[in-house]
Amino acid sequence: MNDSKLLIIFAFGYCAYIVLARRLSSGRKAKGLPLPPGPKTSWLGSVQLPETHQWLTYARWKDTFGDIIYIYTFGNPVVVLNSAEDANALLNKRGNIYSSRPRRTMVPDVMGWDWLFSGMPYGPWWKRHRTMFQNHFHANLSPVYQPRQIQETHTLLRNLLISPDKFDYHVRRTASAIILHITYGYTVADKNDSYVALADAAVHPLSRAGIFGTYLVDYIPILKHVPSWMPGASFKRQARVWRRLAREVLESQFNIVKENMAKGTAVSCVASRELEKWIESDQSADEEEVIKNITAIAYAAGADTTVSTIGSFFLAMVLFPDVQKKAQDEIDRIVGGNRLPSFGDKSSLPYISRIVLECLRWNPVTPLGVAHCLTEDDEYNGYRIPKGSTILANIWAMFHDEHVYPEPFKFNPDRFENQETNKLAGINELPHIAFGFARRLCPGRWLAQDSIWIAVVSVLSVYNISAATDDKGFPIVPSVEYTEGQISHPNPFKCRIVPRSEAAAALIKQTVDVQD
Ligand code: HEM
Repeated sequence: MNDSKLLIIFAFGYCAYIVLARRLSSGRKAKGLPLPPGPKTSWLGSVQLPETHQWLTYARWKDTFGDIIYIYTFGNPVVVLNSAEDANALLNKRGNIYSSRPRRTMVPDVMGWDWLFSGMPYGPWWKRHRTMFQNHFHANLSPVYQPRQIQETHTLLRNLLISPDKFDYHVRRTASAIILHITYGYTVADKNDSYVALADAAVHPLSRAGIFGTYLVDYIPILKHVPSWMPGASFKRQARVWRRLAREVLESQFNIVKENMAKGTAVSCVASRELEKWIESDQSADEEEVIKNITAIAYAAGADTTVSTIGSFFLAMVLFPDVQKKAQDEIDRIVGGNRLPSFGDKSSLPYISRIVLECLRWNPVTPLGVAHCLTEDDEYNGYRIPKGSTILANIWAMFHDEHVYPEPFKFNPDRFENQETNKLAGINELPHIAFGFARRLCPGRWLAQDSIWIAVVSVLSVYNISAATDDKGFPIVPSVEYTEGQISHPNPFKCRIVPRSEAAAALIKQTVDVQD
């Protein structure tokens, strides 16, 4: 915690301290069973939490405290789960009491993202959002969205031909284009799209703020009332800008769809289909709000996550050329060199599907998942877990447990090859928990997996990916380092992306003729 933050605590002085002290004592008082072990709370009521990459510290704390860690900081009970077994036993099997979200201040109140249903507590309002969202993204609807996923992936292939060094940008454009077309019927420009720029500027700060412990105001909600000019209140000055962006993301495309519907020019999309039903119903303000919220969250929750996984794919291909070669051999055997792959090839390309799984495991997109909240006192393995605890599933630690995933840092798609043998040995479980748990399980996972699969197979069918080289021709081997935040990406790295042959380049160019 920096000095300015401390200054704020003292500025709010005695009154806040009394409240804290009271909550602090109630947090520590043991009623029967002990609390799980964890770091000591200081006299000020805080615990020195890591500023970045918390999942790595929590994984290291396993050696000291074990798989379940209890942290009590500024009146907030937090339980970190480091093992998949415990996460499954609590979050999945006791989903009736572990499916809410902790009350936060920074993201919903200060930054203005109160419309994200991913942050809403368990209850009827959240359920209404979730049900409507799922109606548009369940597994049976995948074939409806696949043509668009193919089309945007072909644009990715063409863009990589023009400026391979900007692969990161092209991947982002592709993921955004798929989601924005599905939700708003919006066609993203091949480059420099203004809405994508706006949405990214809005979503970027969200990832950092989404991690518990980043902003003091999450621990001490009263701090949201400090005047913006006060020293240490820079979070409020920044949030003023972020708030405006969050509103624009929520409103702008939605309003355009409404206008287009009035003119009769709207493209069929999630927003238009829901609005049509709404127009024919009693047109309640509530229902319109739900439609607006669920369409806007698709971008906020779905674009960056998909981008991160595809980023891991490019990194893995640079570092593990044998995997790339094996994948290309499989593609060549099934697809041949005369056409690009499509979803119809999926069942014949099991190694590609395993690459997608390994991308999700190797460096999970949300290393600490999305925080859950416990709504009743609970007991587990001889410990008491108090009602109101924030539950953090350390997905990164679960995927890097060498007893479960041998050689966890190695990118090895073959680990998933024989699930029967794996099951008997109790290893290499499929990494479904990358998408979270039980009632909060990611409802966009079908769309996400298809977007990633078609990107992986299409890129590998026509491109070779290798390390970039320096002035002297030596390879620049990227390190496996990831950004901090709720959604973690590979740190920017360079790589070389070249067509596998002239025929491959010709195939890529041909795709322009089949655009709609
Ligand atoms: C690789 C891609 C993705 C990953 C790894 C991922 C992961 C996750 C995780 C870990 C959660 C939290 C689950 C929990 O609380 O236990 C989540 C929630 C969510 N995801 Fe995804 N996601 C991805 C893509 C998508 C896409 C493409 C969409 C939209 C089309 C989406 C929409 C959502 C929504 C709306 C929630 C909130 C669910 C709720 O709170 O009820 N996600 N995702």
